[in-house]
Amino acid sequence: MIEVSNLTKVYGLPADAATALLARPDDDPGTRRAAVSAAGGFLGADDVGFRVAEGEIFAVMGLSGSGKSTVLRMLNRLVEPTAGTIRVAGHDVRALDDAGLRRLRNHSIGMVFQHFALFHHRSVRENAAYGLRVRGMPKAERLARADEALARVGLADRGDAAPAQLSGGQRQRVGLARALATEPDVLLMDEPFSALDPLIRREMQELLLSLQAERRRTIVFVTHDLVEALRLGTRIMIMRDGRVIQSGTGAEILGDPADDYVAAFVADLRGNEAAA
Ligand SMILES: Nc1ncnc2c1ncn2[C@@H]1O[C@H](COP(=O)(O)OP(=O)(O)OP(=O)(O)O)[C@@H](O)[C@H]1O
Repeated sequence: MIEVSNLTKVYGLPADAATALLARPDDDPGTRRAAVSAAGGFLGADDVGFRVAEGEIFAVMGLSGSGKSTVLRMLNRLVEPTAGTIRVAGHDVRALDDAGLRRLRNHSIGMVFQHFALFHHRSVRENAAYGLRVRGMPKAERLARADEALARVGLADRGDAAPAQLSGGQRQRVGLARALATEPDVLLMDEPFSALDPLIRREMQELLLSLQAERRRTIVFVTHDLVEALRLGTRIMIMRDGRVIQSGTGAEILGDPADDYVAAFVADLRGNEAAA
């Protein structure tokens, strides 16, 4: 469903200058990073590649600043890639013109963020229907679809409420309902539960897994928390300094960490388990 190769993002430099810096084949990653910085840019993602099969939850994990959001946002070109190829649901994403890109975002790729921008003057139902409205679906139909999506996330009776009347966890449910209502091929989730209290966060993780059990969606899920990545991810990709350090199942990562960086996450996790 998703196929990415050599995906690279240089922030802060004109495209031709960035491309010239990337075209030096003998540079190792450290040299490339330093050369981009010396030129006044920043290498946000460097030569990233991965594949996500239909129905998988692919967790992208790493410390703050490791390039997770950059990679996620290049998948629908909210961040414009500097180099590399991206295929999502059969589309060559980098080749799309503006109209094609709009269609991709409105029909094939849904997104859920950490801080979801709900419209405060509109009801929860209208908020959940927003993606369908953008698509031009008639009002009665989109509100009915929004109600179905709200029921799936446990907010069947809150459609008439205003967002301000909901808790933080319920607001994230509305964000999820909005993404689900459009029935996208791919769901991109950028730390969607990170701002929530631990118990609510756990509830949301369980909700996501139960929605997956009902109907499998293809999800790319960004998190800085290895526990969350292990709980949700069919496979996990670990990033550092814009690069992929390790990809594999949870068992592979726990059993054979690729380097000290990954080993430190695993040791931290084991330490927390021992303390609990
Ligand atoms: N528009 C931008 N211009 C310049 N640098 C940027 C821009 N956006 C991100 N960066 C830098 O690129 C690096 C990767 O950022 P990114 O947001 O992808 O990391 P992340 O792993 O998602 O981190 P976080 O968990 O904090 O969101 C960071 O060092 C960030 O400062």
